Formats: sequence, structure tokens, C-alpha cells
Amino acid sequence: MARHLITSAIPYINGIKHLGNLVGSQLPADLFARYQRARGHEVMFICATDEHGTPAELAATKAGKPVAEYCAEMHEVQARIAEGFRLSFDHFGRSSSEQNRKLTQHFAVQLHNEGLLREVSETQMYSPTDGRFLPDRYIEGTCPNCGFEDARGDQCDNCTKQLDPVDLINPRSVISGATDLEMRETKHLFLRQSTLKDKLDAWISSKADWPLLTTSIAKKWLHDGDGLQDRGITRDLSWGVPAQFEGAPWSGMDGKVFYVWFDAPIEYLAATQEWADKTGGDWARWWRTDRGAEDVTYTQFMGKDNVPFHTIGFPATILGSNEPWKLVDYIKSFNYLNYDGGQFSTSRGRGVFMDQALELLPADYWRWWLLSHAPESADAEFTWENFQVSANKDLADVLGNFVSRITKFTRSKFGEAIPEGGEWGAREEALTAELTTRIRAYEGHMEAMEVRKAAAELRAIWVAGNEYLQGAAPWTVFKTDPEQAAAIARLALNLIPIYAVLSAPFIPDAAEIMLKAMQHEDRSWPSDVAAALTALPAGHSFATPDVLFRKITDEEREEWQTRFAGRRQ
Ligand SMILES: Nc1ncnc2c1ncn2[C@@H]1O[C@H](COP(=O)(O)OP(=O)(O)OP(=O)(O)O)[C@@H](O)[C@H]1O
Ligand SMILES: [Zn+2]
Repeated sequence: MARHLITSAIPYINGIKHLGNLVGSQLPADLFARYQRARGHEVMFICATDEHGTPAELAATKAGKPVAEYCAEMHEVQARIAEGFRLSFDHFGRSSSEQNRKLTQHFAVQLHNEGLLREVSETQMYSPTDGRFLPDRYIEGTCPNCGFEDARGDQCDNCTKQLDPVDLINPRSVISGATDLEMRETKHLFLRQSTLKDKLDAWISSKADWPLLTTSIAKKWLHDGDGLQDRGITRDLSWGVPAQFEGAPWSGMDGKVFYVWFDAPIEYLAATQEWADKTGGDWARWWRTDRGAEDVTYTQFMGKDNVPFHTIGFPATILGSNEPWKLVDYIKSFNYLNYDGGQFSTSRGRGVFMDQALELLPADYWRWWLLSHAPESADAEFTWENFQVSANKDLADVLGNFVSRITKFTRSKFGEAIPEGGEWGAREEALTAELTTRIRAYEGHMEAMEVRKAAAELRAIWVAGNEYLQGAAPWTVFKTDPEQAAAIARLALNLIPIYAVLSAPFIPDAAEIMLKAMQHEDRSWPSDVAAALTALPAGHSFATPDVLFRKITDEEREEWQTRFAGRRQ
């Protein structure tokens, strides 16, 4: 039995996530976790909400709530929606947890002891009216590049130029609107990533099997321009992990917190500690190579914008600590999913959001479409036409139709039990051989996290059953040779639990319905197809399930297209 530690990039707290966020991190991570569990391996699947930083504070202000209360509420909202999508986290943590506060402070102290932190004096905007520094988005003004009047301190939404708050013309405080801002000196801690450059470079270079998307982004950060830069790990904010030294104030860092990019990935470890505190489990055997984690395979899932933090920033923290923490073994990264001719956007309310999706259709429809169209080798696009066509064809016409046809036929001719009699011949042998080949290919794609290829192979496995049934035509055979028709039905009915187990990582709810209908508890993987095809013996009773997947009508498609064309209110 292997041991798999699996983490999904942690979704930011300031709103409900869209389908792009889902397919770029949480959903493929869930697919992999479910697959490894189905193969009998031990899995620890971790996700959490990313709760610190300016956008959370601003969203809380907008909602008229204290930021801690806002985050607690939004965490519950995201947790409930994750359940709705059947995301099978072992723990869904919070980066604002006590465990993460301690661990983040521990890493900072450790990095300091290793000589990897330095103090840097910077000039930042200070608002005497608000009594605080105004980092990032706390400040708005006119873009020096294009003249847009509502540019934010970190970026101009109009021309997309990355900005520094001090660049803005006529800057004003987002909190109070005050314009009497002044530049003040402030000190920050910087992580000396540059001194770890060669170590990181050698480590990335050793990962020949990683997706090119992952390694090319990492190499860019290591080598472009002047090469890898040191990076600030503190901020002049109040919401975050206090920058303290072993519980005592850190000289010069009074009232500052760690920068969210620093504490967010540490939450992977801390969330496992949260899990351990809740369940009495042992977190260290997943994370400490000196305490049982040397045989763990650690895989991370994320969208491309998160790759720099996971290939550079977080590994620099881990390596720099000089402690035996588990380092990631494989980083599966994704391009972007776009929405109907543009981008998904949380801030602009553009696209379909996770809560809305579940109001339209059950999770399996979305899981299937998103995974079978995952933006792996390039960006992908969600269109309502494509969604309708794929769901109707793959789920309703192929899988759903197969299950419905054979259960209904058997019920009408033999009753609701696996029928007896007849012999299997060349056609059944050919099907067994084809399924064996295809299941081995499916396993290979799942192990390699080739999500689209795995979906295509699974679809081909469903198609093979349909084609078998079409060719064997038990409804015709029954007229002249009912025993032979019984043999065909027996095989096709035995395919249902096989399909359920193979499909469960993609469509867990439908898989459960299929197993329940076949009154079959055994979820073991069909490694030996011939044996699996005889799992349900003659006489074993079943129940004809309701429609597994209904079709999406043209009217619905049009209505949804219109409803989701604008901006979410
Ligand atoms: N359109 C997209 N397609 C695929 N993955 C995405 C997309 N947008 C974001 N992601 C990924 O979703 C995960 C969660 O992202 P996060 O909650 O930080 O939102 P985000 O990156 O700020 O996106 P947005 O700005 O649209 O809210 C990250 O791994 C991110 O890379
Ligand atoms: Zn601009």
C-alpha cells in the first residue's frame, strides 16, 4: 500500500469560487484522491481557505462585518459548496487557524536562525487620518500609465499594468477617502530566496517528469531578468499572522503581520495538524521525514498563477528551514478555463459560480464536463453548447442509456435478478480483452494525472459496453434463444458495478446509484476483468434504477446562457 499526500491550492476567502477555480485545483485533486483510495492506497487529501491579506479585509468592510467573522462565515459557505461537489477532503482547514499561526511563526524563526531573513526599509503610503499604512488595494488613484481614475494600488484594472501604491497619481485611501497621504519609511522582513537559487534550480531541474507548464514557470522566475529576487514576507496590516519571535515581539516588526503568500502554503501542513487535533490522527507521519513520512508521495494541484509560490516561495521556506519537512514530489498545474468568449472573474462576477452550478444540475454533470475538458495543455473554454452536447452524449446517451437498457430489458423478460443459462463465446471474450486493455490504459492515465486522457478512456470503456449490447442484441436473440439472451444480459448487468467502480472518481453520485441498484457492496477495483464479470451470480437480485442522467434541453441551454451572460449581482 502506497501513501499519498494530496493538496489542492487553497481557495481565497473573499467570495464563492467559479468553475475555473474548481477545475484548476480542487476538482482534479479530488479525482486523484478518489482514484488512489479506490486502488487501496492510504490518502491524506488536504484543502483549506486562504483567509489573510488585503482583499479579505476589504470584502469584510464591504459586507459590514469584522474580518474574523466574515472569514468564519465564508469558510462555512465554501465548505458546504465543496460538499455539494463531493470534494472528498480529509480536512478543509483555515489559514487563520491557531495551528497555522504557530507554524508560520516557527518557520520565520527557523529561517532567521539560518540567516535567511534580512530587514529592508521601504517607502510606503501612510494615512494619518486612518492611522495606518495603506498597502496594495487599500489605495486607489489615477493610473500613471493610462489615466484610468480608479486604478488600484497593486494593478490598473483598465490597462492591467502592475503598480506600486506609490506610483498612483492623486492617491486616496479606500477606507476613508482621505487624500492627505504621505510617504513613510517602514521596515520589512525579506526572505533571501536569491541565496537558495542554485539549490532550487537543481531541484527543479531534477523533475524531468513534471508538466512543462510547471517547470517553465519555475525556470522563468529563477532566471529571467536579474534572476531570483528576495521577497518580502511581512506586511503593514493587522489581519494576519503577527510577525513575532517565539511568542515575543520581533524587534522592528511591531504591529506587522506575515505576508499572505508566506503563510498560505504553510497551511497545508497546519491543516493536517488541524485534522490531527480533531481526529487524534498523526500529522507528522505525513509531513516529517524523520517521523514516518519518508515513504509518502506528495502531489500538489493548482492553476498556473499559483505555480511560482509552489515551485519557489514555499520550497524556499521548506529547504531554508533546514528541518526534515516533506517536499513536494509532483506539481500538477493547469492552464485557465475561460467562460463563453472571455475570462471567468470573481471580481467582475463573470461566469458560473459553484453555488449557481449546483442549483442547475447535480454535481456529476459538472464534474464530468470540467474534468473531461480540463485546461491541461492549453487554456480551455466553457460554452453552454459544448456543455449540453457533452453531458447529453457521454452521460445520457452512452452511460445512462446502457444502464437503463439492460436493466429494463432484463426486468421485462426475466424479472429483477441476474438470469441463468446460456454460454459466453467469442463476442464476450473479445469484450473482456478490450476492457482489459482499456482499463490498463485508464489506470496509466490516472497514475500520470492525465485528466483528459483518463476521461476519454473511461468514455471508451462505456462505449464498449454499449457496442457489445448493440451487437449481441439480446432483445432479438430472446425470440429464438432465451438462454443465450440470458447469458448476454448476465454479462451486461455485471458490467454495471465495474463501471461504477471505474467511474466513481469522476461521477461519485452516479456510481453510488449504480452500485445500490445492483445491490452490490464490493467496491474492489476490477483488476481482473474476467473475474469481475462473474461477480454477480445468477439469481442475484437488482433494482432497475431511475434515469441516471437526464438530457439538457435546448430551452434550458438558452435560458442558462442568457441568465449567466451578465454580471453576478
Ligand atoms: N480561470 C481559471 N481556470 C483554472 N484555474 C483557475 C482559474 N482562475 C483561478 N484558477 C485557480 O484556482 C485556484 C484558486 O484560486 P483563488 O481562490 O486564489 O482565485 P484567483 O486565482 O484569485 O481567481 P479569481 O481572480 O478569478 O478569483 C488557484 O489554483 C488558481 O490558480
Ligand atoms: Zn492603467
